[in-house]
Amino acid sequence: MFPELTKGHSYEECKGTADWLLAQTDVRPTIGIVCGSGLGGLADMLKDQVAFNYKDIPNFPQSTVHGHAGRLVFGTLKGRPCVCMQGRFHLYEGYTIQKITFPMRIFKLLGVETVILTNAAGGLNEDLKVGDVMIIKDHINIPGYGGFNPLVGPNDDRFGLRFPCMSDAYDRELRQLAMNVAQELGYEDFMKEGVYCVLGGPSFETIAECRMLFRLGADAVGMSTAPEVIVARHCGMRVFALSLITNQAVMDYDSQEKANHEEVLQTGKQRAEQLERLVSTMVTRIEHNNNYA
Ligand SMILES: O=P(O)(O)O[C@@H]1C[C@H](O)[C@@H](CO)O1
Ligand SMILES: Nc1nc2[nH]cnc2c(=O)[nH]1
Repeated sequence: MFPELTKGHSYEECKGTADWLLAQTDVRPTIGIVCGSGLGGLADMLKDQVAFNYKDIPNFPQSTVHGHAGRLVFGTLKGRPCVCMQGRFHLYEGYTIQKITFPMRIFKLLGVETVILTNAAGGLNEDLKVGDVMIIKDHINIPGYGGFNPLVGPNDDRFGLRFPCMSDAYDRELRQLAMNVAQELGYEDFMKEGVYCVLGGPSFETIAECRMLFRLGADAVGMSTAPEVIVARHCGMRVFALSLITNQAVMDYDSQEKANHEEVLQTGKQRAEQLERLVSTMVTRIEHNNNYA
């Protein structure tokens, strides 16, 4: 049944990839991190690294986007065992939505309990400035309205329920932890919270689209994260996600601004150090949990 929808990412294939990785390293990660565009420096924080190029990992897709190195890095962060995706996959690269979210199931089978996702996003809400960090409290999954949901196809109960709840997708305690850590580090001026909206990309939005998305309740717009969150929650991992606001979405027909990937990467560089400190401090304070769902 639906062979195309499970090809390359069935339970057995996910298990094969996870077991292959576990055989290559002694690190047993409980925290998984996904680096967004220009935010790959987060992986460099890991100590005693064991790193794999995606092309060498069985069943793994390849990164094709500038600013996504394409490495899976195991190591410890302030003593906590972690695994970090230095580069993620996007729908616009031509992969199926099941393929772009495959690494979340690998995380689960590696023993990951908590996933921290980062992304670059355009600010729709004028309260968000370039360089702000938006803790994601909820998402709007626009491709999902057209049937692009990573859980489409046969449900494998070994991963999770056929109809998983998403109203608690973004863990409240982890959001509070992020705010507390940000306050301690003196980052409160650029820490915000809001709703992330995912589109398929790769074109940036038109002015009319930006205006519509803001009216729908989105604070920031991007091209990733929500599908990964759906799969991570489906298999019972806790989720924390943040957007670095790398550009302000163009909402005004008189504006001369034009969204572009270079600006996205540049803003990532400017905030890299603070984001690394925020995430690494959070990691030291995340408690173990068993299959919290
Ligand atoms: O992987 P993320 O969501 O951080 O990447 C964003 C969306 C596009 O891939 C790219 C546009 O500049 O950045
Ligand atoms: N869709 C979208 N993705 C982004 N990633 C970084 N900035 C943007 C943006 O303005 N729109």
